[in-house]
Amino acid sequence: MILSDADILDRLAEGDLAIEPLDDVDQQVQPASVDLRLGERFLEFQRTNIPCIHPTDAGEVSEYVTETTVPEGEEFILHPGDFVLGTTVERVAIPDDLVAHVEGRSSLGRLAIVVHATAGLCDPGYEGQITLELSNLGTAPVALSPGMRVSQLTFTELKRPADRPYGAERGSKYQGQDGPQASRIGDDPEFTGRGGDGRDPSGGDRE
Ligand SMILES: Nc1ccn([C@H]2C[C@H](O)[C@@H](COP(=O)(O)OP(=O)(O)OP(=O)(O)O)O2)c(=O)n1
Repeated sequence: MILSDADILDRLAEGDLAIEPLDDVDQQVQPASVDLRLGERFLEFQRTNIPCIHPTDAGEVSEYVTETTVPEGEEFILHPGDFVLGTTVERVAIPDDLVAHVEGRSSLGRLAIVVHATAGLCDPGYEGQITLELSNLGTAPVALSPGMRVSQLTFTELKRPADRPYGAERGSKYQGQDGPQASRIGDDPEFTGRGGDGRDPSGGDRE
């Protein structure tokens, strides 16, 4: 079941679902979603001197992305074909019995701006800002303004709460993220040889 505006407000009042700051409830809470605003920080991908991104080499991240801050009142121009990581202003906390979906807004979709390339799910238990995968699929540059409503979140109730929600206990790598975060795929257990809970399967990190 997808939560309606009344359900969302109830869950916010109960306190287990959090979206902060929610500065303009009337404007941001939509009939079955909550609009989220574009933050000031962006991660841009380098085009020069990068022969290839090795996603599994976590050490390389700072070599292929640079962070730019665009204060409210200024604009970030997203050119056709560009791909940058942005962030929501709001931090969210998703309770164990909900899953949230990151969606675009129709008004920006009509300008060919998309807010995620493939990752549209916020897990039960997730807490933090949301990293937006911003692209311009159109043919004209589009000016994005930090503070503008850029994305919307919908909430779906799970049949049963997650047994192992997203979070430190399962070694979730984006838990608590602040601002746009580059891929940490190199931290995946398949590449580090550590278990899904972040522990060394040999027991070498136990006290
Ligand atoms: N556009 C998005 C989508 C998700 N997330 C956050 C909320 C999710 O709960 C978390 C992890 O998302 P995924 O499970 O899709 O990502 P991974 O599988 O790569 O991460 P992990 O291995 O930590 O589960 O990232 C985000 O910030 N921005």
